[in-house]
Amino acid sequence: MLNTLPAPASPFNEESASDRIRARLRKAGRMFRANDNIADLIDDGELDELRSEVEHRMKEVLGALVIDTDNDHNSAGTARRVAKMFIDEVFAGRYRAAPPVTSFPNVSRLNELMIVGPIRFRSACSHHLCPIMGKLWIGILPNTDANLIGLSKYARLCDWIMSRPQIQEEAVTMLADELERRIRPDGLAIVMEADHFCMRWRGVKDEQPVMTSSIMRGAFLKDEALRRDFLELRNGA
Ligand SMILES: Nc1nc2c(ncn2[C@@H]2O[C@H](COP(=O)(O)OP(=O)(O)OP(=O)(O)O)[C@@H](O)[C@H]2O)c(=O)[nH]1
Repeated sequence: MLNTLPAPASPFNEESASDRIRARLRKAGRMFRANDNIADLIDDGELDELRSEVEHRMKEVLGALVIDTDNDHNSAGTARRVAKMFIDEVFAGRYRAAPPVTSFPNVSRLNELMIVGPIRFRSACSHHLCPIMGKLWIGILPNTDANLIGLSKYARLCDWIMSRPQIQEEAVTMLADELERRIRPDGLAIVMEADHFCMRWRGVKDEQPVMTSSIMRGAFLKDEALRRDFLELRNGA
């Protein structure tokens, strides 16, 4: 006799929130890769629905891992916790709009190198969803006619971009694009160093390697002395 298992009871037999959001994204011709922000196509109340949907699916994953979430006091609330962690914390940069960024005119027409850092960040790799922990430095050669942004906003924008499943090469480019769009500097440099837990906790299980990526744009590409100043001052930061 065939051992047919009943389909798990699902509260999502109707169109789910993720179905609706996906349909909207496709209609708008938008990508929804792991590191894309989709906040503008999520309607009011849908984040609550998404949280419940992820909880339900996560409970199924735990079931597939043969963990008895009904009788294990430690994992009984895990599906709900993981859903909240993904949507409201570690991947919040996908579901939340960009933080408000105050800008003000460059009244003193500053056009000397400024460096912000180290800014600590937390992310996760798109491949295994393992943590990535790192720090970065941003070098800016401001444009005398463009606006400046508040110092704390560099860290806030960085957190917004890093709180998504990422690969480091794309994360550093995304951050550079976002900063260029907002402050239109004459030059922008970023150095990012990160520790990838997919190489520590699992896989090769090597404690040592740190991945370093850098981006140099505008004046930092053309002016070797400026580039050197940034790299030297960063070491002292
Ligand atoms: N280029 C790049 N690679 C990354 C990053 N984060 C993780 N990786 C690597 O991406 C690879 C994941 O793809 P696969 O090689 O298919 O995965 P795997 O077979 O589980 O690999 P192992 O980690 O070697 O066990 C691993 O080599 C990771 O170390 C990143 O930010 N950039």
